[in-house]
Amino acid sequence: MTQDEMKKAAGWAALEYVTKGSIVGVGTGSTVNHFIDALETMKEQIKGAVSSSVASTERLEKIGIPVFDANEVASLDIYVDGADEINPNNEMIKGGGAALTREKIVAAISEKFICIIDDSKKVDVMGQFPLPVEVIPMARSYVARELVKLGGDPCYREGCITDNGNVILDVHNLQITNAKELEDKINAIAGVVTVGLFANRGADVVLEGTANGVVKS
Ligand SMILES: O=C[C@H](O)[C@H](O)[C@H](O)COP(=O)(O)O
Repeated sequence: MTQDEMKKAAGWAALEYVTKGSIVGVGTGSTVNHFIDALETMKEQIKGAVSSSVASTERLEKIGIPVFDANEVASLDIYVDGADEINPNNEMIKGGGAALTREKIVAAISEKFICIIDDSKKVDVMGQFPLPVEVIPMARSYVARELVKLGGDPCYREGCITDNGNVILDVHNLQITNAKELEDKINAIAGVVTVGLFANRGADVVLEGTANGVVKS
């Protein structure tokens, strides 16, 4: 089974959590693209979606699923999204696709975070995947210096402008043993919009595509 087949299996398994008449929170990335394909089969039964990126919005609208502004909804039952790494506490690194800030907003207004992954994403300790940090452009150098003080090795993601007009620093060489504390510390640096650590708001359900089928935890 390929990684993409495992992503597809996880994406389709998330359909079980979609309730009739609801507005669904939709994440970003190659795994979520499979979920969007699956959601098409229910498009007459849902009101629509709140999306976490321009890319997902375009994909949803192309198949005829209405996309609502996050300001129009008070809360969502579920948010379905992928992850770059996830640890045994269901804390995640996200933002490999630069959508971390909008993802965090849609996750925050959702009751339940359904994380869909293939079997390469589970780790014991996060940090092998470089931690993305969205930064206001004028603060890039300052934030990079502060991240070095926290023990990381920040690298400017060349050519990447987020949907919010900001830049990304990818922080290498971290061993994230206290994800909640690190999330708070990085978010407190002036000029940081969001860090791609989802620890204070982790996943509620994990659907992992494996060679033996989808494992739920
Ligand atoms: O910014 C992107 C998101 O955080 C994605 O959810 C994450 O990068 C996982 O993406 P994929 O499903 O393509 O591995």
